[in-house]
Amino acid sequence: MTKRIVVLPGDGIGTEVTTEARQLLVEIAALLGVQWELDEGLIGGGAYDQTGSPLPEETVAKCLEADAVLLGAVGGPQWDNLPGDVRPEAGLLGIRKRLNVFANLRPIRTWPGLMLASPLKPELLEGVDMIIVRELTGGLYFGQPKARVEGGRAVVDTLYYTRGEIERVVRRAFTLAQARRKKLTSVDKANVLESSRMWREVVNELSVEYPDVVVDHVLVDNAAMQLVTRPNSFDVIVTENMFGDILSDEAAILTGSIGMLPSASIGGDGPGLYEPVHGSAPDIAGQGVANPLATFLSVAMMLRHSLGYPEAADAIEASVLAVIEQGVRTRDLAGSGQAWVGTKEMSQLVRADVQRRLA
Ligand SMILES: NC(=O)C1=CN([C@@H]2O[C@H](COP(=O)(O)OP(=O)(O)OC[C@H]3O[C@@H](n4cnc5c(N)ncnc54)[C@H](O)[C@@H]3O)[C@@H](O)[C@H]2O)C=CC1
Ligand SMILES: CC(C)CC(=O)C(=O)O
Ligand SMILES: [Mg+2]
Repeated sequence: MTKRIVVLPGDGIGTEVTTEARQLLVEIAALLGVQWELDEGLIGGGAYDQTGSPLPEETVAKCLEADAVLLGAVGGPQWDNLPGDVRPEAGLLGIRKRLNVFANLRPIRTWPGLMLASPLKPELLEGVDMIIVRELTGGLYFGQPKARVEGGRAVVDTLYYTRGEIERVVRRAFTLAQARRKKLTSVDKANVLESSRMWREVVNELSVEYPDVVVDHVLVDNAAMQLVTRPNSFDVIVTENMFGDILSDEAAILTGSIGMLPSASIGGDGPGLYEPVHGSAPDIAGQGVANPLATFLSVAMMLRHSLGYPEAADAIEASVLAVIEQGVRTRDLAGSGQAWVGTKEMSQLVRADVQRRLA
């Protein structure tokens, strides 16, 4: 059956990296001899400018009918003074909620050719291979009220979780750990937050059902330190929305650049949502220097989790590795004085390698 893929380019470098990823998808379909229907939708600041909403209903409807959604990134300084409910980021939170993709998988690995791109010592980075499972549709980013109160003299954000919301993402993390090295680190702030105390309770209760998985609990401040002092001690990390957001950007330095971090958001009855971990990078938007590999690796996750083509996913990952090992770098990955290529050239080199593998 024809697969339907909706691409949501968004703003800034989101449009640049998804243009390349779309080309990759077109070429892979031809190589596999399959027909995919590729459509696009508006989201973010551009959507707000055109329609008055950062998430038009037309976009939601397209996504709900798709097999998979690929998103670039949203946001930019020109929209920073908009009210919270129409900011570009509200569109992103909105599509995650409407697709009910509560489990955001963010794999973090080191790439042998890129160890020098990280400020950390290579011996520390040896064998880093972890996945952060971030709760994506609850917590502080969604809880109500979220408002200025007391005549503007005070402000409130709400960290709200139901037990069910915690259980479903923690179960995903346990299942994932079972399929990997059977180690689950739950990250919370149970020394001060009631929500974290419930989080910890749920993890402990569910651990009985997964006796082969070794569980430990780490407070988020300590976890932030351990991520860079002993990164290869982690297998699966499960944590709430905001902690996962922050820790995964921190983990980007293990891989060499945030331009190398893909993600898959799953769990709803509908399509999975695939996106690079990075944002719209207004500081480099329009210059043709964005690293497209996080988005290519997100396409690989899409092929594996939503489209059923694991061999094509393997090919993309192998091609990224091969091109890096040949010494090709985008600017974010290049050391000082090292030559680098732009978005399009990196894209072409990886796509050509994928062609060779799938031909
Ligand atoms: N998923 C999304 O749509 C996200 C959107 N944002 C939004 O993006 C805007 C910018 O946020 P920032 O905090 O600057 O985070 P950012 O991730 O956009 O950029 C942080 C730094 O990393 C660099 N960078 C990011 N992606 C890169 C890539 N593919 N290749 C090379 N360098 C890359 C940028 O140039 C910048 O120096 C804000 O409006 C923010 O709300 C931020 C994070 C995620
Ligand atoms: C709007 C933000 C929650 C986006 C972000 O930083 C992320 O999902 O990583
Ligand atoms: Mg983030």
